[in-house]
Amino acid sequence: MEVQRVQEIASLSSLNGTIPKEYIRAVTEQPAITTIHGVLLEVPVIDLSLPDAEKLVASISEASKEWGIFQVVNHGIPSELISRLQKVGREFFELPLEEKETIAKPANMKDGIEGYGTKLQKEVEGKKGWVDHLFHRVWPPSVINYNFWPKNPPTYREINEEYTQKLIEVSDKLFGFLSKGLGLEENKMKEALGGKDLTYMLKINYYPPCPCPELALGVAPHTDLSATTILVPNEVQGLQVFKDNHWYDVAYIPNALIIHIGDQIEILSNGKYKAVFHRTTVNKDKTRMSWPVFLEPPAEFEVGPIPQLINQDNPPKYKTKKFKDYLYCKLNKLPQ
Ligand SMILES: O=C(O)CCC(=O)C(=O)O
Ligand SMILES: [Fe+2]
Repeated sequence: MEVQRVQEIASLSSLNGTIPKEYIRAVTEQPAITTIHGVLLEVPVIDLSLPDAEKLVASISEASKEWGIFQVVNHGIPSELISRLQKVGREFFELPLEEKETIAKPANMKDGIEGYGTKLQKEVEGKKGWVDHLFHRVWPPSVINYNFWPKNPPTYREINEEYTQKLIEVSDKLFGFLSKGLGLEENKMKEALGGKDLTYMLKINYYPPCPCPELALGVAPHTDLSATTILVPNEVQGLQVFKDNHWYDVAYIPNALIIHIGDQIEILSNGKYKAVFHRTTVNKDKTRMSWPVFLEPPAEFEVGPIPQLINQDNPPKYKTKKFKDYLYCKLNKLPQ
């Protein structure tokens, strides 16, 4: 069965200010009702160029315990590189549908999740998200399948490879700080996630304009399955975080990287660091896009609370099991 792309649905003149009913969320989820309007949530902003490493460790671990999300500035990725990354991503989504479909993700999830696609997880109560995406691994070289990378625009590959290298530098720094924040050696956390085999998976989210943004959602509420996610959005507001029982818009800071703590870091820190519960809203007139990179352990790698963090007073709160088993439960909405 052909999947209909949201980008296509959004362009139908027959919509006439409405959206198909499978995009209308339950009342308890509708942004109009569940968002605290007019308040921008100021999640912690961390200046990575500060020379005081101890301070960075303290502020990053504090943010990861309290919020599970923070933004980093002066991270070393040039803003012009971020602009080029965004330009080639946008150009891919602006190609004719038939061309995008040449790298569509396989119809059956067991054949992989890379490629151009529309639905990722089993949808709750048959509701759909107002978003299309492209998914492909960017690191390490042994797991890259260039068949799922756009051939057009022709500079897509080179720019994404350049961005990935810079992102690895930033992520290695962050892992060091996060590790020290738990009282562990600098390299401990990355090792507990697969070390040099840690996988970097890029997703580009494409949220077309939506005639009824107050009734729909882009990505439904979730925590990321990844260890951590490093994301740049475009300038259109849309990311929301759940705090004190309500949803808040996260303030957009140009060229900042948004860091999400995901499930795997929550697990290996035995719950000290919290995976952030988040979702996205869509816009009536503008296309929102975002570029999360999910940092994940290899499929066969076992993840569990780091042994040094476990003692009589701190029994393990999570199972130790293969990442692919965590993945299976998450995708099928089964208990971990
Ligand atoms: O678009 C965003 O800002 C967040 C997207 C997201 O949460 C996801 O793709 O997992
Ligand atoms: Fe997410």
